[in-house]
Formats: sequence, structure tokens, C-alpha cells
Amino acid sequence: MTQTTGGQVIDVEELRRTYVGGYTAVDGISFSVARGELFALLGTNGAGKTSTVEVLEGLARPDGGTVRVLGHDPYRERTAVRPRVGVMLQEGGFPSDLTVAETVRMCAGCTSGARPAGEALDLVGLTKRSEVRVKQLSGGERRRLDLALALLGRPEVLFLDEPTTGLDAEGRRDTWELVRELRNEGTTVLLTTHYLEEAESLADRLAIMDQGRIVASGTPADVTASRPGRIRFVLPGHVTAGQLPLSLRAAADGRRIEIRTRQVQRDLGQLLRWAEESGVELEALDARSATLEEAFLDIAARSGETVGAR
Ligand SMILES: Nc1ncnc2c1ncn2[C@@H]1O[C@H](COP(=O)(O)OP(=O)(O)OP(=O)(O)O)[C@@H](O)[C@H]1O
Repeated sequence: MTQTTGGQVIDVEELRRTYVGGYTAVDGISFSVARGELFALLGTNGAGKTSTVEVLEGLARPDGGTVRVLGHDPYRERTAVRPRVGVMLQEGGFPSDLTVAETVRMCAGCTSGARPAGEALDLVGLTKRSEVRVKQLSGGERRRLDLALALLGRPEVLFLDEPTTGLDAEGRRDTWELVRELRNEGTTVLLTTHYLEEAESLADRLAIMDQGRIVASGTPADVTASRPGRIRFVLPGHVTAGQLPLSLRAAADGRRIEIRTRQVQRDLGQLLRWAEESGVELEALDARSATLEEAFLDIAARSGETVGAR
């Protein structure tokens, strides 16, 4: 009988992981992922993402706190969890002399209720490469083979560690489409990625890690809401930045103006009213909320200032 804590498929409470020598790579983090949700774990290099995911995958034991996947301890109750989970590691290792189809068939032989090899290859767009030896695949094709293997057992939970690294733009879009479909069919997905656009586009919720801690979390909109958006435009030659309303605090580079604001709609309205009343034609007007990338860079920059303080 499957138990999940409060309907959560993944439940992490105060997880700590310390390496030999006493280095704390994961420093008491908590988060949960509901059934059918796509959760992205982001972070600077060395933030502790892989150290966290390894515990969720049952590959390592926590040094503190608790972790539950599908209601079980993934390390101690590995046999209960493993058949229901698909794992795409950062470095998938498979014999390079086998062909793509042989590799998938070999893995399918060890997976109960596996998809047919052809179906798995079709899902990731590798059908035409079935008879090619693994060592002849490009880096992006290997990532897709990794994904096919992770999907073989029709997993309820899918761990994707940087699934699109090395893929070209089209391969990345195809993978996103497939991950969305899997999520829509009810698969719970935990994704780590360095591509913020990927997290913004796919994640229902996300957490940003820095130096072993979660420093921001929520929906992509929640995480970006706390960061200022921006309004940019170019003033016509006869107008100077000094003529703008005082309440619109702006940075000016000659006639090029940038307003950083948490109130994009209010300030844009005020700017447009001023332009209308003053008969000023604003050029190249562009207004938008903060992106996840800006929020992330902001966090990374602040982290840089605290490096060495820990
Ligand atoms: N086996 C290990 N022994 C000692 N320290 C380790 C070990 N594995 C990882 N670390 C350290 O723990 C920290 C977290 O590493 P981890 O690989 O979890 O980060 P990450 O967020 O996945 O980074 P990246 O984005 O670069 O993959 C790093 O400082 C790393 O050097």
C-alpha cells in the first residue's frame, strides 16, 4: 500500500548532507512536490542540487533530516521505490560498443513492465539512430538516450538532472514538449537545470539553492514578483531626462532611459500620461516584469558577496 505524506510524492524535511572532512553541501532544506507537479531545483554551481537529488534517488543517505519518495525512505526502502522511479543522471554510463537499440533492449530486460524499445526511442526522437553505436552519438543524442532509458519503466516519478545540456535549440524544445506531456499524464517530475528559461517554461514550482540552502521558492511568478521590472525607452532629441516626472526614478544614458520598478503598470501609466500631456513621442518603448534569469543573477551576485563568510 502506497503512503504519501499529505498527498506529497516527494517530501524533504530539514535535509542535511555533509561530506568527509565536514563540508556541509546541503544545509537543512525542506520542500515538497505534489503528485503530477513539475518542480525545478535551481542553483549556482556547487549549490547542492546534485547532493540533494542523489538522496532523493536513494543513492546516498542523509546526514540529517528526512526524505520520503512515494511515502518511503528511498535509501532504506530502495526496492519499494526504485521500480516506480525513473532517473536520468548527469552522466549516464552505458557500454559504448552497443547500438542504441541494443542498449535500450538490454535495459528493458532489467525493467519490469518496460515499454517496448521502439516506443521509448520514438518518444525521444531516436528511432532513426537505432542501429548506430552509442559511441557514435552526439552529446545531445546521448542525453536523449538517457531520457529514453529513464522512461522505460513508465515511472510515476521522474528525476531529470540537467536533461537538455548539450541539446540544440530544437532538441531542447522537443524534450520540453515530451516532459510537459509526461507531466500532463500525471508523472511527477523533479528537474535540475542551468537553463532558467527551461525552469520558467516548465516548472509549476521551483526552489533556488545557494550554498546548501534554499534562498527563494514558489511559482516562477512568485520568485520574480519580488524583483524589479524595467521600462526602457528613448527620448526624442528635444527632450532631456530632467523633464521626466520626479516620481519616475530613472537611469539615463543620454536619451536612453531605463526605469527599474516593482510597479511596472503604475509607472508605465504615469509615463504614458506624461508623454501624452507633454506631446512627447517615446521611441523603442519596452516594459516588462523581471525574468527568472534576473532574479537568479541577483541571488548569485549577492551570494558572491557572502562567499567566504560561511
Ligand atoms: N563527494 C564529495 N566530496 C566532497 N565534496 C563534495 C562531493 N560531492 C560534492 N561536493 C561538494 O559539495 C558541494 C555541492 O555539490 P553539488 O554537486 O551537490 O552541487 P550542484 O548544485 O549540483 O552543482 P553544479 O550545478 O555545479 O552541478 C560542492 O561544493 C562540491 O564541491
